Amino acid sequence: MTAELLTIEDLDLAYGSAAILHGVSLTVAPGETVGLVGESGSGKSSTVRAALRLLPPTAGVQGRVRIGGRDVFGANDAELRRIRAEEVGFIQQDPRGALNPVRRIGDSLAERLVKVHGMPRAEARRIGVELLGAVGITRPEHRLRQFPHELSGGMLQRVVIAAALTTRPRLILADEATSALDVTTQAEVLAILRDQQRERELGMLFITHDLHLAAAFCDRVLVMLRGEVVEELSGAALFTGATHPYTRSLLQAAPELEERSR
Ligand SMILES: Nc1ncnc2c1ncn2[C@@H]1O[C@H](COP(=O)(O)OP(=O)(O)OP(=O)(O)O)[C@@H](O)[C@H]1O
Repeated sequence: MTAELLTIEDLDLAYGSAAILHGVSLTVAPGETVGLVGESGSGKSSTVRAALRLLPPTAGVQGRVRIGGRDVFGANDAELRRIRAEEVGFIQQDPRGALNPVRRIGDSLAERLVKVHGMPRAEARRIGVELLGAVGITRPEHRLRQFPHELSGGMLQRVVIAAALTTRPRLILADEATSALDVTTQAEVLAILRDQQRERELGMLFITHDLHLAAAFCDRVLVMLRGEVVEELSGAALFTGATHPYTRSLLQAAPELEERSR
């Protein structure tokens, strides 16, 4: 019996004759943040989407994935819905794409609790208010009545994080979750994720193209090149311990911190 929250073993993905992933393996344990870095097109998003079985039917996938000890590829549709709803919070780059533009924030937040868990609406609303407060949103009762277009990008990404936490998942899959935010908002949103992680022992798989961020935020970092994991380093050793030529070239191309804050 494994304690890992996420285990991906020998994951292969192809679209027809185009091979996208080759033998990707990784694990995420409770309380751990694992980074996934690599240039655009290296297969980071595909790895996460394959693990959640969120790929189009044309995708040919092989390998094994367990989330919270449950077999994802062997699951039937009902089991798969339960795994996604109960075990995983999925946060993507674009918060506007993640929220229904014509629904109030409160309804989007309550949806999974009411629909999947059969929770009474008033109770779901109470949890919504509590979570919005936890992710640093002031006047949460007021925000619940607003629509996505009334909130800034940084606010909305906090709402998406709150939505990802509603069902108390143990695993967070974050795909460029803070990339669209300005530096200050990014730091605030990362601090919220870190707090929530400490409080709940969340495991996080954190996809980013930002190597400085990966080094600072992740316990371990996996480097992907053309659909393969080519190197694994601790976050602390990312900039000093890399031996693979590809990792070294990525690090050399990473903009300096002072350039980024300009
Ligand atoms: N539905 C699809 N059909 C065919 N090829 C696809 C499909 N989705 C993704 N790909 C290809 O898979 C490869 C990996 O893409 P993926 O989005 O996983 O990379 P990534 O590392 O996450 O890149 P980015 O940082 O740009 O998001 C790319 O070459 C992409 O063109």
